[in-house]
Amino acid sequence: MPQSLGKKIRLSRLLDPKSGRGFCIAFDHALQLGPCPGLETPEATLDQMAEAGVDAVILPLGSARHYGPRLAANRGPGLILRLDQTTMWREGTPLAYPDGHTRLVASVDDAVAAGAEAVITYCFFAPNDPALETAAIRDNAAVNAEARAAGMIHIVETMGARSAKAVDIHDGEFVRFHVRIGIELGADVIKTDWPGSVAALRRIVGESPVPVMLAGGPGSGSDRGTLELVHGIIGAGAAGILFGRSIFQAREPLAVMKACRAIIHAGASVDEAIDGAGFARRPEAA
Ligand SMILES: O=C[C@H](O)COP(=O)(O)O
Repeated sequence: MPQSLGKKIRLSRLLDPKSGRGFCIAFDHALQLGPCPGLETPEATLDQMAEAGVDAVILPLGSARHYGPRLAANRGPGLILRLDQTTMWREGTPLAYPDGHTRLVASVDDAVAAGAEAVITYCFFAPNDPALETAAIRDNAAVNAEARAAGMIHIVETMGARSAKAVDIHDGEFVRFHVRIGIELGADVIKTDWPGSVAALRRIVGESPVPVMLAGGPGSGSDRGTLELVHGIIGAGAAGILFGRSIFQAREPLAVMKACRAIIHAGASVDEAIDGAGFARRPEAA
């Protein structure tokens, strides 16, 4: 099925059409975690993203309404609207539902009205209750149909449900399994977990007809560790990253953003990226 013009144009704003690479930041955590660290001054952080040349940012509807005008004022980054909410991530929050729940809280129409380049939805696999997986797949299929009609890019975030069955969410074969299902659900772009090794990621990317981007997780606490991970992801042939906490909770978020951009879009080594990013304190390995 040929890609619609709307999808083509929107995708070109997320991923450089020449290299196929993109540098995006997840900044939707308040919808899942409440007022988590790093979200205290969203407009200033969005300004830093624009300064660093971040291609697109994931925002929930509320943040898009309140802080989205910064994206217009700065002519970037592009907007990826988060359509679903989950209480699955419970670290440090008062929410205590069983894992794997998601529910749609915004629509493709909202994304069109907001001038978004893309919508993103979670698709969690292997929760304790199979009904949750069924609902997630149904919601993803419905969003995908709306996105097709609207020429909107649909990023499917396929992931293993956290703290559920005894599944290693970074197991390469497990990630490969749910990425393929995401592709078959019609994803234009996949966002997924690190599959444990560069070799496992290379295989997944090699098999995928759509760009594969990686989530960051809570981070190792080391900015150099974050940059080494980004370098490994790009080296494996992935389209880029959609990292959140390991960037906006970094000691020097702006410098980390600039260094990520250099690795993703300029082919820099980790040391070259650090040298050019203006760190006040040079990040060392953890
Ligand atoms: O959309 C939210 C992300 O999946 C979480 O991002 P992160 O794990 O890199 O903080």
